[in-house]
Amino acid sequence: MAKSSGINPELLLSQKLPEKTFTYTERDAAIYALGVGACGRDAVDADELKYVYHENGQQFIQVLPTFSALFSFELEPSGAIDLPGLQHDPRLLLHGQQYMELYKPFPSSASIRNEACIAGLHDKGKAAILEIETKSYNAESGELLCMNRMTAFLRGAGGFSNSSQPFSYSKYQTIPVSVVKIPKSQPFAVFEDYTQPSQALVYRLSGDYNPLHSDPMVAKAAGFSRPILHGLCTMGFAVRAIIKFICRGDPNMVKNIFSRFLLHVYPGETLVTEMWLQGLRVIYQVKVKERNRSVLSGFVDVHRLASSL
Ligand SMILES: CCCCCCCCCCCCC/C=C/C(=O)SCCNC(=O)CCNC(=O)[C@H](O)C(C)(C)COP(=O)(O)OP(=O)(O)OC[C@H]1O[C@@H](n2cnc3c(N)ncnc32)[C@H](O)[C@@H]1OP(=O)(O)O
Repeated sequence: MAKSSGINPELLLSQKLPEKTFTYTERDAAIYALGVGACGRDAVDADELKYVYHENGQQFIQVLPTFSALFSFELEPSGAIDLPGLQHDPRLLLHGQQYMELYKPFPSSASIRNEACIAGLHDKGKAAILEIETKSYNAESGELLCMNRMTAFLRGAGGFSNSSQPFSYSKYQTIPVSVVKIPKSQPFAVFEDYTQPSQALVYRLSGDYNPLHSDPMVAKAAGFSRPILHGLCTMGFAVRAIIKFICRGDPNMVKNIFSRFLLHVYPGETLVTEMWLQGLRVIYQVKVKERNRSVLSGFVDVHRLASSL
């Protein structure tokens, strides 16, 4: 017998997500970089100033690879997921994981065409997990720039399976829903960085306007004492640290990124990113110093290792 949940898997999985074309400018790329803490400790840091300023003009600034995680939000800037067959309480929605493949460096400005689809749906009993995959093309050249797979963790929306076997659908098998094993050895590098109390208010200007990150009442209804930081903002801090320490400042060395959000972060907390090298894979973990808790773990695959490592 069907359990009492608002998810109708057949109806939901039959949905086609609309194609979307949009444009970003150098200003968007720079505001994003500031939102994930670039130059936050040192306004003239040579590794990071290039994301916000170039002496020959803004068209020469570089774009962080994590910028492209925002492309999916062009589908719905409120971060709400309103689809037939997906009845859930939007206040209980959390970002669970993000996986991205980067095929080309991003221009400082571009027109992007997004093709998105529902890539997964899983019944975890107390929660439902929905995966949305977005392929982003340069609208002018037609080149595929990147793929983003976003996992939404819908608390309270599980229990929709019809049989004793929990419902689990995955369109692609390339990345399982899993945690990364953190090595027991000393990390190769550790970087401590500070988020500002206003970090989420700045980050949201990049296009992720979910009020969970700005509205105290919405945050309370979701079970938090105050607005929390966007998971993608924490991820941006972590990958920025990896680019600095492992890629020696070259953002184009990043190939794939996987992040699993383990616990919420409050703006103003200190993020400690630990990095381990395993061949061309960097395993990483982010801890909040004040609470000594792991909030994020994952990996970053790089194209090659910097010769100075
Ligand atoms: C029309 C299309 C629109 C598209 C629009 C795109 C917009 C995209 C919106 C998505 C963003 C939503 C808005 C929110 C944004 C945020 O940034 S929220 C902040 C960042 N996220 C967090 O802070 C979450 C931190 N994590 C946690 O709090 C916890 O890990 C959890 C998610 C609440 C889970 O904890 P818990 O309930 O204790 O789970 P478990 O009992 O450990 O596990 C149960 C099963 O679920 C699997 N699982 C656990 N955690 C995750 C995870 N993070 N991601 C994916 N799956 C997870 C776990 O493996 C268990 O499964 P089984 O092993 O099979 O039992």
